[in-house]
Amino acid sequence: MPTIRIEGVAHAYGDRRVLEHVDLTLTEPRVGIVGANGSGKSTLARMLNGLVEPTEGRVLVDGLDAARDGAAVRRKVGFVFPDPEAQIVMPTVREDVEFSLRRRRDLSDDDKRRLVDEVLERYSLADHADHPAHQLSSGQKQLLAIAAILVTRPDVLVCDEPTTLLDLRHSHQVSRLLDALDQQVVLVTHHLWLLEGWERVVCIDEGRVAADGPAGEVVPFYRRLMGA
Ligand SMILES: Nc1ncnc2c1ncn2[C@@H]1O[C@H](COP(=O)(O)OP(=O)(O)OP(=O)(O)O)[C@@H](O)[C@H]1O
Repeated sequence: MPTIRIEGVAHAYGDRRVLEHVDLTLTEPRVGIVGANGSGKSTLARMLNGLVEPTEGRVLVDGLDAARDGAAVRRKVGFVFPDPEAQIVMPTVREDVEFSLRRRRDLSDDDKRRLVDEVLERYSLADHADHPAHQLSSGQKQLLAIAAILVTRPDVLVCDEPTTLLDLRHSHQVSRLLDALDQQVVLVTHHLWLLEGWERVVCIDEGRVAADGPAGEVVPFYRRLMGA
């Protein structure tokens, strides 16, 4: 598994400090991040592939600095947003997945076609390959957004609330997809059932790490913190 080191990280948007003193080494295959609205989870997640740069400290992915070596880190770390509409850029399902491989000069057109066919098949999108991407259901759109990242074979998949817009059936589909991945997964979620049995969950409270341990300890801590 890759090693993600978050060293002395703080972040401020203007004058507003939203993360303080975050030190974490993440080596587990499955890492959950929980916390109240506005606690800083998305900011932390976005730092893992350089979408947000820390104002203090640094984030290293297998030794590469996510702020300084952004392009290299983004090749290693795929990022899934809560709203797949924000991530779908091409007219058809197949074109959207192909678009992710546009810069891969090391792959022939045949290789690319094979990789695209493979993910479309794996995520039940093959029958929709030539359909307009924006006509898919919300669940299928999220699967497409994830497929378009996974076709690049990242070492880490960071997902920021990927089931927020989905019904229970499609949430379970995404949950099964994440469970089946060989890659390291870092998942920000309010859907605590997704984290059942996970070896590492970090609870962020007002920009600081409030609890860190297996889901069996941290999820009950977070429920108590929220008075739930
Ligand atoms: N681009 C931005 N500019 C200014 N403030 C921001 C920006 N992004 C986030 N914030 C603020 O930073 C704080 C932390 O936001 P963040 O999105 O990291 O929290 P979160 O824990 O992911 O919240 P949620 O569960 O609601 O998604 C919030 O108060 C938010 O309003």
